[in-house]
Amino acid sequence: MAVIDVELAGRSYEVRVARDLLASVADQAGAFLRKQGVPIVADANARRHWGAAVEASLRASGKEPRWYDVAPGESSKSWESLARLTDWLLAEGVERGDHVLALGGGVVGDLTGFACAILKRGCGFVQLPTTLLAQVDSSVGGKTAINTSAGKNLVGAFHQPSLVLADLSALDTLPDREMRAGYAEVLKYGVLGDADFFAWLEENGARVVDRENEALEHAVAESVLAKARIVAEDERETSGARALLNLGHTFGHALEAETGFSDRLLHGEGVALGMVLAARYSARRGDIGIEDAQRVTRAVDAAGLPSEISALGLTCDGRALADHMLHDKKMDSGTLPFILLRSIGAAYLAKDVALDDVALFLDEQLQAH
Ligand SMILES: NC(=O)c1ccc[n+]([C@@H]2O[C@H](COP(=O)([O-])OP(=O)(O)OC[C@H]3O[C@@H](n4cnc5c(N)ncnc54)[C@H](O)[C@@H]3O)[C@@H](O)[C@H]2O)c1
Ligand SMILES: O=C(O)C(=O)C[C@@H](O)[C@H](O)[C@H](O)COP(=O)(O)O
Ligand SMILES: [Zn+2]
Repeated sequence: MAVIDVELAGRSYEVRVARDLLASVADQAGAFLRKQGVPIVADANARRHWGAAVEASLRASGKEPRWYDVAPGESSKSWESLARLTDWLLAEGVERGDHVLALGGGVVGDLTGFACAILKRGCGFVQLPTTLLAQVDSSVGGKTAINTSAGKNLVGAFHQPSLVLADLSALDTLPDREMRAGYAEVLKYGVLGDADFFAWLEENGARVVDRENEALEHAVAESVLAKARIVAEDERETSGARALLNLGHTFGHALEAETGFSDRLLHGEGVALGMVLAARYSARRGDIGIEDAQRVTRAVDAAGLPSEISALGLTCDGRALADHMLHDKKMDSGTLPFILLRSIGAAYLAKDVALDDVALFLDEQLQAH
């Protein structure tokens, strides 16, 4: 088992990465389960596949699972879902000192984390991530949020979990498309900060997406380690270090908004396209050579992820995409910093990017090929 510490003053926690963690959840998370009833907020698909293992472990240790199902999909990160969930947690009598289990992908993790951030001004939660994306990214670092009609993750809180159990066996049942979407965030760690990891992924990415255990464990542990380091340095995204984790997201979130936060474009697919766009825009500015941008594109293509926005069938222009970016949380006094590349493995925050120029660049990209 790989164990990665997320070191935060007074709120440090472990991320455990191994197979079969859900089947021993009562032992793994026992220290946080102080009552007989255990509230579990579950993605309906994750529960269908893995609920029995969680249930058996809890019952064997004398606990009574109390299940709350969340409908799969991004639309569950909404005010309505949040209201229903908090009402349920209150009806269950969850107290500040209790812990809620979040079983599922980033949607359930972000929604449950936010509900726990505001329930009675804050109760505990344990992340049980069941998608690759949630294991390498969303379950770690304490960003929690819902979407609003204005855009992605616009209402939320920083609220750290007490423990993360990344059970690699859970990925056995994950659809291939979701596996590839999660891989985009893995690739992100290489592109933004670790050229050696990127090169390793160029060689071994197919083994990760194919769920070969050794490669998968290495990729998940390396990703979590990279994220844990950055979160420990800049928990609340104030110094600029954590903003680098947003590589590809300014473009990606705009594409997600334009496609209606739907199955048309998964978050990870938006990030993959966004990374390609960030690399191409960096090349256009002369920050990196075109060969580096092509290398990023090839790595995205090789994983079966989308790399051309012209293939999305969008009917909007570049200006409409740039307008979505006006809601980006990095917006500062009318300026939007962009995460661009100095090289593969060295992202930086560019504060001199004009959105008008980004709109023109996006027009070119929408028409390319
Ligand atoms: N908080 C953060 O730091 C952070 C980081 C990255 C992404 N996110 C957010 O995470 C969300 C995306 O998360 P996601 O990609 O995990 O999507 P998701 O939660 O929608 O899950 C993807 C799909 O997989 C299904 N599923 C989950 N586990 C399964 C399993 N083991 N077997 C079979 N099916 C399973 C779900 O039902 C769903 O259909 C987005 O809302 C994104 O904004 C947050
Ligand atoms: O943890 C972070 O910091 C990230 O930026 C991780 C991203 O992968 C994630 O999608 C995050 O939710 C985006 O953050 P946001 O602040 O742009 O909503
Ligand atoms: Zn993301």
